[in-house]
Amino acid sequence: MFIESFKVESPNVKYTENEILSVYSYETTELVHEDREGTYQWIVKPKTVKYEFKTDIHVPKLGVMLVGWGGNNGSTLTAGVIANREGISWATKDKVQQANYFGSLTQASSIRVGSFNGEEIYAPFKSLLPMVNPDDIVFGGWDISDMNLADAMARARVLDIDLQKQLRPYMESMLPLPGIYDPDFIAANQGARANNVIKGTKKEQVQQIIKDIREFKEQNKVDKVVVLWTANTERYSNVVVGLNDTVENLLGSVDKNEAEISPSTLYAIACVLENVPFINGSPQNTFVPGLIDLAIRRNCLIGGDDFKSGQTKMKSVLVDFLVGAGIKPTSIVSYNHLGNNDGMNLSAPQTFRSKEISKSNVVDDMVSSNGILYEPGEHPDHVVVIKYVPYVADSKRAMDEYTSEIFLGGKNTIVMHNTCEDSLLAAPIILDLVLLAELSTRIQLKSEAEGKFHSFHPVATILSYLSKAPLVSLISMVLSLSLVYISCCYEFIFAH
Ligand SMILES: NC(=O)c1ccc[n+]([C@@H]2O[C@H](COP(=O)([O-])OP(=O)(O)OC[C@H]3O[C@@H](n4cnc5c(N)ncnc54)[C@H](O)[C@@H]3O)[C@@H](O)[C@H]2O)c1
Ligand SMILES: O=P([O-])([O-])O[C@@H]1[C@@H](O)[C@H](O)[C@@H](O)[C@H](O)[C@@H]1O
Repeated sequence: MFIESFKVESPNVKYTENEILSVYSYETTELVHEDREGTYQWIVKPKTVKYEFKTDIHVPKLGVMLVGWGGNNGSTLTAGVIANREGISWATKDKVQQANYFGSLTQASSIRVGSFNGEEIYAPFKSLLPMVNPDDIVFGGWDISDMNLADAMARARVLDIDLQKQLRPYMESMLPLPGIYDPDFIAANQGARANNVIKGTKKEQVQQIIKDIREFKEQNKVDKVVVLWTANTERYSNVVVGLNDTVENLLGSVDKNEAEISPSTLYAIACVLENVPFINGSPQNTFVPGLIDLAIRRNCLIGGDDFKSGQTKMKSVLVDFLVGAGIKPTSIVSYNHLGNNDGMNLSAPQTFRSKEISKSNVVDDMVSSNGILYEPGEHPDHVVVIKYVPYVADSKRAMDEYTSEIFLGGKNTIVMHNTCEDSLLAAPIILDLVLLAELSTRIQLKSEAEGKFHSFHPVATILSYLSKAPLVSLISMVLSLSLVYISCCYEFIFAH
């Protein structure tokens, strides 16, 4: 049975006028490597850590500023939220389609909340904690192309025409702010659309972005802003001692107008200086060491990298299953072709390399988790191929072959063809990223060993599930904490 909402009655949960207060005993382990009767042994000891959480229940009016707003993802997400908010339906060749949020974890997934009279009971994921309603989000952002969002939606060729016609009045007045453009970081073929750019030095560009954020917040009367990069994939920035390895060197490099500081890092600097969460939906190394340190110093949420939307989501699920089942993937050939502007940008070697890294490294943790299947340093042959084929537009065609070793020298080969409508898969993920980022900034926690409440670590590992190349902090505990928190709320309801 499915229920729409529930209230928790538990000695570990207290609702006040402003907060949900909860206590959670996190059952974990600690390991020691000690001499036992003359031989060193790994000793695993159970460990219970008691946490207290405080969640501010006041849901803000949220502004979402997208870098690359006029792109396929940005225009599709904006269109989708308007279609849901307005309850738009439209004719397709198959049926009358209603707007929905399929593909969004927060809006379209459910959780088991227990059983009633022997029947399993489920509730919406979004009923776990007070979250922003997507209908209330105000969108804005930047694009190096000045095209309004209605025309950008048409350019993207993602949505049905009858839907586009109904959305056009809502979107044609939406104009992206000029963006920071540096042709050295994206494919040369993007130059043709770069007619909406911020002039000046890198420092002046950062200052303009900060000004844009402040004006957007004021003009739209939003309480909070989250910025998300869904602009083109950039080439990696060189990480150089003295250039971007520390906060001082990074900010000094901006002052000196150093060419190697990328547009995405400039947007991120502006956001962190303005204490606005910044999420990177692309694979480039926006978060150079100096930027990460700046975010930590200012306790400003940063997260990413590279939305995990279709082919790679399937890859991570399948390889995790195979390795978990004791089957040894030995060859992964991951090919796709697509015909959207992202694909055109990725046709350049330097931007493709950024994507190749994120699409390849997604299985590294799974492989290193099983020392029975893999020797230290051993990993599957892994090839990533992306080809630009304009005709298929946003309808990416992914073809994967997974070859694995099985019992007694046997081999197993799985071949998959996966038509990934890139933007229709990515847009709900973008929504989840901004909603979860906003939610996590309303959560304070402290362990029994800590004297005062604090926020999650600025490097938002809670967003890892939605990213190909999760940005994690050295304090890997954050990830377990984030997962703990979700299970904690879940736990209050059912295990106490
Ligand atoms: N399934 C997916 O679509 C998916 C999954 C993972 C990652 N991504 C990444 O998301 C990003 C966007 O994908 P898309 O399909 O919307 O691409 P797109 O090319 O349609 O949109 C990118 C937009 O960013 C703009 N832009 C480029 N550089 C900019 C800058 N410096 N400042 C402001 N605007 C800038 C472009 O003009 C364009 O409108 C790409 O980096 C892609 O690799 C997409
Ligand atoms: O579907 P997925 O692998 O998660 O991610 C996609 C890639 O397969 C595709 O090649 C690329 O163009 C998109 O930007 C996106 O990264």
